[in-house]
Formats: sequence, structure tokens, C-alpha cells
Amino acid sequence: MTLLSVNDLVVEHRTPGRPVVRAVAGAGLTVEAGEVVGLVGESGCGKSTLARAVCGLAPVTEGTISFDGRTVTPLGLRRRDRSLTGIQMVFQDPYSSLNPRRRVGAQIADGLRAAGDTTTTPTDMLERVGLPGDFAGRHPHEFSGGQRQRIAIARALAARPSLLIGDEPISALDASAQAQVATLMRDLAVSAGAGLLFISHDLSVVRLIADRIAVMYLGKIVEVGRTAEVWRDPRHPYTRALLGAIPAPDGAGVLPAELAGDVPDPADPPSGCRFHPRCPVAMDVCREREPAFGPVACWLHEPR
Ligand SMILES: Nc1ncnc2c1ncn2[C@@H]1O[C@H](COP(=O)(O)OP(=O)(O)OP(=O)(O)O)[C@@H](O)[C@H]1O
Repeated sequence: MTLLSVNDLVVEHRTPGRPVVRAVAGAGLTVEAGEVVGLVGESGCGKSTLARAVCGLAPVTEGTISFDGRTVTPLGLRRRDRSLTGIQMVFQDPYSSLNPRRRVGAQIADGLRAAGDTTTTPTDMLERVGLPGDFAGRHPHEFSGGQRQRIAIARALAARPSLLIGDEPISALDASAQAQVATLMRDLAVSAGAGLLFISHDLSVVRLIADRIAVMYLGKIVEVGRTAEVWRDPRHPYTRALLGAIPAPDGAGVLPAELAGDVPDPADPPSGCRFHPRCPVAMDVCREREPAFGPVACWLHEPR
């Protein structure tokens, strides 16, 4: 069952006196129930803005978002809708989702109450995320970053979401905690039958946990596919470059030459295919016309 469907989404940031930033410029993706979708791409490509639009935290300019068969645009899911339909977000900094002044047990209890769950206790939830149940009486500042993120996950899952969104949930953690926390999110979401949209620029972790991967570049999804297939046969030159940029286990990996340079300014994107100025195989058509998406947005893979 398709839980989340984002179609031709455009989200603009408007700051008075500055050019409009089209952070999401016509992007689409789906998440099925029980499925983990990894959303990857360089910093600034619009991943967080897309996630925030799904949650009603960023205004939708164009396009549609459907959740659980219901179209929720133009406003995205409002707070009330989110708790009704069950969508929870875990952020990079757990302080964004945890109140520093309240005991963690009380915060987890809020989620259980929202879900009408009278049998599970905050202690149970803490144990489910691999923490001792007696942590419930403590405050967030008493924990390490990894422990706090586990608490944020426990709090999010207590509300029994049907979709969990992780917005860079592991990027502030020690390397040793990253894969553990990501795997925990996947296991708990999937065993509850929920979908997980996992946003990260850590491709090795996405490869570990995602069923499908969506690659975003300058506001657009440029490739979507089953994770194993994308790794075996990346088709978009940007995906190839990103995969080539994964650090080798011996630390010898380097950013390939074609990905040198920054992501262009989304307020003034390149003509044609947005990736063409950095693409090692760009052709004339790439400078002139934008390729359609499906499931790779690249002129190399389209009949002209
Ligand atoms: N509130 C805002 N006002 C103006 N511009 C914004 C705002 N939020 C984000 N942007 C811009 O929109 C673009 C996309 O940002 P976004 O945070 O969605 O990207 P991202 O892929 O999630 O990056 P990161 O991995 O660094 O979080 C960037 O150019 C960013 O500077």
C-alpha cells in the first residue's frame, strides 16, 4: 500500500529583498507501508525542505502530497492531521524533538497517550530502543548524543506513526553509533508496519538499511531504484559520482573530479539539465532541455 505519494512538488523559500529559492523544484517520490526509502544528495539539494513540506512545516507552492490515500496539499499535513494519521519526524539534533526540561519518561508517555496505548510503558519503549528502562526518570542533558537520539526515536515510535521520517538522524552521532541507530530505526519502523523515509548524506548507511533509494540534485529527484540495483548499476552520472564519492574502507576514497565544485545556487539554477555544468558526459541537449523523469532524469537514458 502506498503510504506517501509526493508528485511534482515545488517548495519555494521567500526572503524579502532576496531572490526566490526553489529548494524543491518539481520532485516526486513514494513510500510504501513497511518500506524504507533512503533520500540522498549533497547538502543544500532540498532533502529537508521536501520532508518539512510533507509534515506541513514548509509551504507547498505547486504539486501534491498524498498520505494514506488522502491529498493533504496545499498545506501539507497540519499538526492535527499528523497526529491523526501518524507521521513522526526524528531530526538531526534530538533537542529539536525533546524538551530539555522534562523527564524523558514523561515525553515518551505523551506519545503513548496520543496513540491511545494504555499497555506499553515508557520503560518498555526505552528498552525497545536498547536503553535501560530506569532512564525514564532522567532529563535529556544527562545522555550522550546517541542515547538522546534513541530516546527521540522511542518518543516518535510511542505515537505509533504509520510513517517515520528521519531527517539526517545520524549525522551528529559518533561513527560507531551511526549504523546502530539507523538499523534500529529501520527494524522498529518495519516491525511496526510503518514506512521510513530516511534522509542522509551517508550513502553507506543508506545502502545498509534502505529498500529503495531516491537521489536528489538541486531540487529534483534524478534517480530512483531498488538499493541493490542502484549500487550495481547506477544510471545517472550524478548517482555514479555520488557512489564513487563514498569513502573507501581504507580511507583512500576521494571525491571524483566530476563532482568538484559546489551545488549551484537553487535561486539561479543552470539551464537544461541542472547537473550539466558538473557532468562529465554532458551533451548539447543537456544544456538546452531538461530531461523528463522516469525513473532516471538523464538524456543518456532517454530517446531524443
Ligand atoms: N528557510 C529558508 N529560507 C531560505 N532558503 C532556505 C531556507 N531553508 C532552506 N533554504 C535553502 O533551500 C535549499 C535547500 O535546503 P535544504 O535544507 O532543504 O537542503 P538539504 O538537502 O536538506 O541540505 P542539508 O543536508 O544541508 O540539510 C538550500 O539552498 C538552502 O539554503
